[in-house]
Order: sequence, then structure tokens, then C-alpha cells
Amino acid sequence: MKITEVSPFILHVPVTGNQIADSTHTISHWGVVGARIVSEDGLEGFGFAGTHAHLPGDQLIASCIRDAHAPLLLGEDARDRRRLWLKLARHPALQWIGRAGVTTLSLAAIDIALWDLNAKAAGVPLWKLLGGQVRDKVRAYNTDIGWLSIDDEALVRGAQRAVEDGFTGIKIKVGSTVDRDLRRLAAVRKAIGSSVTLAVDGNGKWSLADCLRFCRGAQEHDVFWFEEPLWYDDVAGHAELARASSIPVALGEQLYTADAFSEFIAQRAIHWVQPDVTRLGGITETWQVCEMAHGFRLPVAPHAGEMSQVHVHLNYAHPACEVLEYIPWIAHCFTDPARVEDGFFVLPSLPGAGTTPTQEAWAQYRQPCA
Ligand SMILES: O=C(NO)[C@H](O)[C@H](O)[C@H](O)CO
Ligand SMILES: [Mg+2]
Repeated sequence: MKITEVSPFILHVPVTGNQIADSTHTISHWGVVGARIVSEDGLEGFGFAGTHAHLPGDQLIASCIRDAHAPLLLGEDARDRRRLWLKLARHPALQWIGRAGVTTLSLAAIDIALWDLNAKAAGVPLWKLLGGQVRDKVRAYNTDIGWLSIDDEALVRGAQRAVEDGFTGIKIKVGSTVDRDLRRLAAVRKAIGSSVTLAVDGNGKWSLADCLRFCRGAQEHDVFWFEEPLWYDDVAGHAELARASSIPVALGEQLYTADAFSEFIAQRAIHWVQPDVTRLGGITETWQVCEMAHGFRLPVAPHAGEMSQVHVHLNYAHPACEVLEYIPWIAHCFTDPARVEDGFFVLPSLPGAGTTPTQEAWAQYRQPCA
């Protein structure tokens, strides 16, 4: 399967209600910055990384795909996914300018496109190529009703509606003030009852002191996990919080390497492992992180944010993956949209990684790659 063409693309897709906010980010669109890879027999593979639709930043990633990574791929055999991942990730001149960041997001788009191409060539969905279905169902938890940009009353109504729609898990954003967020947490827990799992996500905003105070006040509400409570790289702080509180710590959407995960695991600073194919340079490295978590018997909840199209395959194929975030912003852009029915993700059926854009999305959301 000789690679004959590698080209970037950028789509900007509106988020729910045209604006969402967490403690750190307020966005109107999700950026789908991708790579299209064509093999000599005419097969097309698509992959993409997720961004906040900041066009100059997206064009940096697109340029890395086109000008830095593509020349390393042309003429190579698309089946050699692991060798090609290492060739690009460890290319001396590119490793020199960044083992984490733009080069990683570019590599993610390419790695996912290679997996998509291989799954299509084999005529199977990605989960089959990854080794087959290891679970009957993948439980979803709904984050799209829990944004900090949603007022207190609408937050409660949205959580109730999600439960009525069949979700058995909810996640709400925290990171405004501890007092306000504790009030919101109590109101949502009261509204959804005790059988629905309720997680919180701080997106790295608070200090350790704020997190400790929040966890004391949240004790009575059976919080399923506290996601990204502290700054993304603060291993010691997360380890201290994990020791001081009974609320499980979840993190990973901002970690770029398997080494970063092994540090958090070694320091007992993490209970739920949340890899993201965007941040880890694709499926190849994300699978390694799932294997590492499994070795330490830590459950995995891949970060959707919005990579559900690919992560639903991971969740069906890896034994450590126990649950998946539901954020529905871009599913409609793909020929095999990730879908939730009665609170569970539907098993993908079409060949590929679920990353093939529809003609409509291509026409409606395409941005200039420069
Ligand atoms: O943290 C998350 N999920 O767990 C969400 O992905 C982020 O809040 C959104 O992408 C906005 O940056
Ligand atoms: Mg998060």
C-alpha cells in the first residue's frame, strides 16, 4: 500500500449553541485539522486532530502536515503504522523543535489517517483491526449539558433531560468559584438522584488549596471523579490531592506522551486515565497508554473533547476503556457518525476509523490551509 499523496484540511464546526465555556476556554467552533492520505490503489485515509478553531494555529498544524511530515511518508508502505509513527515522531530535526505541540497534533492526524486507510483496506471498522470487540456496550457520560456558560437553573434542567434521554453519567464543569461550583454540584446531584454517576471537570484552573476546599464540600455528593483539578503538569500536586481526598482524580487530555502518563501513574497521582489521540500523536501511542493503564489496573476514559469518532473504536477494543465522554459537536460531519442510544455508544459498523468527512461537511466547514 504505497503512499502517493498526503494533504492537509481544516474544518471549523459550530459547537452546541454556538458557544461553550469551561474554566479556561470559551469557544464557538471546534477545529478539525486533518490529513488525507491516498495510497497507490486509490484508497483514501482520513485523520484529524481537535483544536479550538483558531485559524492561525490550525494553519501551523496544516503546514506541519504538508511541509514537514508528508515528505517523510511519500513512497512508504501505509501498513507500517508503528514504524512510520516512530519515523515521524523521532525525526531528529522535528523532534528538536517539539516533542509536544504542533508536531504532535500533525502526527495525530497522520497516524489516524493511516489506521483509517488500513481498516478500509481490510474492510473492517477500526475496533476490529485493533483486535475485536471486548465489550457489548460502551457507556456514555454527557458533558455537553455541563458547561460553565450554562446558568444554574438551565444546568439542572439539562442534567435532568440527559437522564431522561437515557444517560447514566453526567459531567459538569467547575473552576469558577468554589462556593458557586459546590452549589451547582449539590443542585445537580439532588436533581438526578444517586444512581447516575456525576463527575466534575476543572480544566486545570484551581490551586491545590481551592481543590482541597472543594473536595471537602463535595464529599457528600458521591463525585465519580475530579478531572484536571490542577495545572496539567503538576504531578506532585495531583499526588497530594489524591492522598488527601476520597474523590478519584482523572486526567490526561493535556498529556502529550506516554512518559507523562507513566510519571502520574508512578506517583499515584491518577485514578482515571484519560488519553486523547489528538494529544498523543494518534492511535498508535494512545493504545500504548491504554496498555500501561491496564497493567496498573487503572480504568481508562478516553477524552472525547471532540474525538469521539475515533475513541468509540478504542473503547470497544481495549479492555481498560470503561466509559466515554459524549460531546456531539462534529459527529454529523462524518459518514459513520458516533451515536449514543439509551446512554450507550452504538458499535461502529462501516470500514475505517469513522473519520471520513461527508461532502456536505467538506463544503460547509472547509477553511483555507494557507
Ligand atoms: O475538558 C473537556 N472534556 O473533558 C472538553 O474537551 C473541553 O472543556 C472543551 O474541549 C473546551 O476546551
Ligand atoms: Mg476535560
